[in-house]
Amino acid sequence: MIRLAANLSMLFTEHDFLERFAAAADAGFSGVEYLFPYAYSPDTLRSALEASGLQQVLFNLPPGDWEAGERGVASLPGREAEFRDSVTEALRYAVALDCPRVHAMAGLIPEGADESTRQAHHATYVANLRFAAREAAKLGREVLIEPINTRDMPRYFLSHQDQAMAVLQEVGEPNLRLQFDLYHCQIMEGDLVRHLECQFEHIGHIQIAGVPERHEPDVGEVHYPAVFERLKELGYVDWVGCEYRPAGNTRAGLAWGRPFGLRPE
Ligand SMILES: O=C(O)C(=O)[C@H](O)CO
Ligand SMILES: [Mg+2]
Repeated sequence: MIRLAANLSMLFTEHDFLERFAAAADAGFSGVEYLFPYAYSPDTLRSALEASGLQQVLFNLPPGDWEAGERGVASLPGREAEFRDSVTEALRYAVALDCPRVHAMAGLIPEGADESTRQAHHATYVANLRFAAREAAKLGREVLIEPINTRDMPRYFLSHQDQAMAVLQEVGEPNLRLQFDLYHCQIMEGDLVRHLECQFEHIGHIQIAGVPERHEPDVGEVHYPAVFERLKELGYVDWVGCEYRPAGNTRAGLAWGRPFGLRPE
């Protein structure tokens, strides 16, 4: 059975953040994900989860200076100490919120980066992810990496599925897994079902959105019922994060999720 998690950084923005948990539960979601928990204490977030009966399924490591345009530090040479601290902080929240997985954003490569710069980013990325996975394993958690499309996030270091597969293999830690965002994969490569099939054993989390506008899954070029059917055949039992910007009111746009227990208004 597909289990749907509401991305509270994008959905239910009609409500203040802490009220989004109840709105998501009332709409039929059973889990939540969001970008970052760090603006709130673990106790505050745990109270919101307990009051709504929702499970925390994913969030991101501290990303560097997000407001300044940074998108993670995992591949950034010279920021290793900051990355290690971000792992410690993220795992502190993951344990407190009983969250099984955290996403380590790779970061951006400089404009006009040459091959030696890319190689330095790759080496830093592999070493940092190996550290993060080993720290997470001590606490029974997983670390995820996600290829992100370079139209939305120019110069993001991890952008294609084969690059992610090569990193997972090189790091070689079983709890370092793939965050498969179908929206990004459709934009960069397409061939979604075959990528799901080929990479299935490495997938720790899936995210969905309509393409190209990133609205509801039933708005755009991807026929998600076929994707969901293939996931069912493959025996996917982890979470599907609904990481999209509603075209209108969040609750009104949930009709696509009726087969999975969502309750549109
Ligand atoms: O951008 C995405 O799709 C993600 O899932 C990142 O975690 C947040 O930018
Ligand atoms: Mg995503």
